[in-house]
Amino acid sequence: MHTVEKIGGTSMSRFSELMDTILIGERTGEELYNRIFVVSAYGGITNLLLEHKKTGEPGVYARFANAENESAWSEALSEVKARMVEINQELFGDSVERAEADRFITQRIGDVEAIMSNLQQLCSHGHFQLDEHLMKVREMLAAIGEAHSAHNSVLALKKAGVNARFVDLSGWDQPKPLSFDEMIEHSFKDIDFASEMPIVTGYTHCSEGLMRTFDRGYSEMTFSKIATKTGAIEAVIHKEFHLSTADPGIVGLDNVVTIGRTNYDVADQLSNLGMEAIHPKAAKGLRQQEIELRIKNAFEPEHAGTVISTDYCSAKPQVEIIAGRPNVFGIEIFDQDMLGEARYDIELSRLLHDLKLYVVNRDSDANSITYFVAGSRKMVNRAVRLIGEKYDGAEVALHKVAIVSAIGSDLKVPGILAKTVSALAKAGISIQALHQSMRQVEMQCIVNQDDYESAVRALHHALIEQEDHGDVICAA
Ligand SMILES: Nc1ncnc2c1ncn2[C@@H]1O[C@H](COP(=O)(O)OP(=O)(O)O)[C@@H](O)[C@H]1O
Ligand SMILES: N[C@@H](CC(=O)OP(=O)(O)O)C(=O)O
Repeated sequence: MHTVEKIGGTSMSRFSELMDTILIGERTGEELYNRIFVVSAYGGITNLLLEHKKTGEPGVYARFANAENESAWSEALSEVKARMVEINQELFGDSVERAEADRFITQRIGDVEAIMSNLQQLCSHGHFQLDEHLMKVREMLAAIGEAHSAHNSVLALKKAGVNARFVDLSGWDQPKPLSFDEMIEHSFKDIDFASEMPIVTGYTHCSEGLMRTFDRGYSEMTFSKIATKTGAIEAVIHKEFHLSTADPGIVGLDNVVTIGRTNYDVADQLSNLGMEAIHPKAAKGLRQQEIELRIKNAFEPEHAGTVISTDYCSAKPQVEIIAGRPNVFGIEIFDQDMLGEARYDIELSRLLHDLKLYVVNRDSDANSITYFVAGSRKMVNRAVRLIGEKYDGAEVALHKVAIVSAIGSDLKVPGILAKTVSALAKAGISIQALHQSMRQVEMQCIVNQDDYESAVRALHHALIEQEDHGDVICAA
């Protein structure tokens, strides 16, 4: 009878507080056990190792993949190492644990650096193509982030007298990859959950390639697989805040309300906007095995948090969350030859996909299509250039926008559109585009990037604060 619990990167960055809340707190003896913890890299580390998740700013991987000179990526790797060593210092000061933490990470980074350098040299010969190996490099780099945080956590827990065990799923010294299922079975078969506390890396090395299949947010895949494979009684995700009616960082902690219950459909909408309540693919396994999923505030362990289930629907139509995504690019393509030609959409979608740009939404009229995409500025510029080259008569315009979205399991609130528009107008915000689908789970407003935060505040005020929900919408 055990639980599987994931700790997100933002929370991991406040590790010493986690020791007093979810990791140890008031627990003694056997109360400490029967809990498996899956940890993410400390906040911002994976962004430095790969690329920034939201802005696309290049990290070590992106610099390596873009075949810039060697110094560009190795300098970036040294910066990550410096940041990791700094974290070790903050956690352990000048202790034995600190020396062990530094030794561990120095070795991992040194190994990866040597491999990347050799690979770069090898691929300077025409017989070897860098492209064919990039995914492996991406995986190796990502895995360092979770190995660092998991290893450190074990050091800190052992020091505090907990029988913690480092479960390294990153496959570091493994001769041959196993499948995802086998890797989890193999790694957990000898662990006694009743007397050991497994601290598991959020990255799993496996023959399917976790990064290839799921990319960022992969630690939730590891988490969900462990929960299903080990037959957990509950799966818990610990975050920095309660899942709230809006980002407390924007609207203010005093103004938001905790969401007590919601469904996987709402979670998918959040994830599309980049606020991963739970990775949609991770949710699937939990849903199928009917393992209850709970999202909790890592720093308020007594609070029941949010329960996500398949069948929940709010008792009356209401807006549950104002979410959004800043730093979106609107790529608008106007071409009179487009009229009645479906191939444009297919070709353009493929082009954006090939450039690894994520299409958050799109809209069209008779002779234009606009794609709202997230990704790096460089790739967006490339997309604009390629589209201009491909379609002679097309005019391509680029807009820097943000998406602000009202979401609810039943959004059929009378007059919601009018309320939304007037709230934004009252705040002096001009709406660039508006989307609402027939299914009525989400309504999206496209606004200028500079208006993002004020639009979130205005909509939260008009659609949620006025409703007087108290502390929690539908207690779990
Ligand atoms: N509706 C919301 N409820 C709670 N937090 C939110 C919400 N929207 C945005 N956030 C922000 O999400 C951040 C946590 O991001 P996330 O990527 O989920 O973290 P983690 O690294 O812990 O997985 C918080 O710092 C908070 O500001
Ligand atoms: N650290 C990884 C994996 C992850 O899932 O992170 P988080 O749990 O902080 O979203 C990433 O940024 O993609």
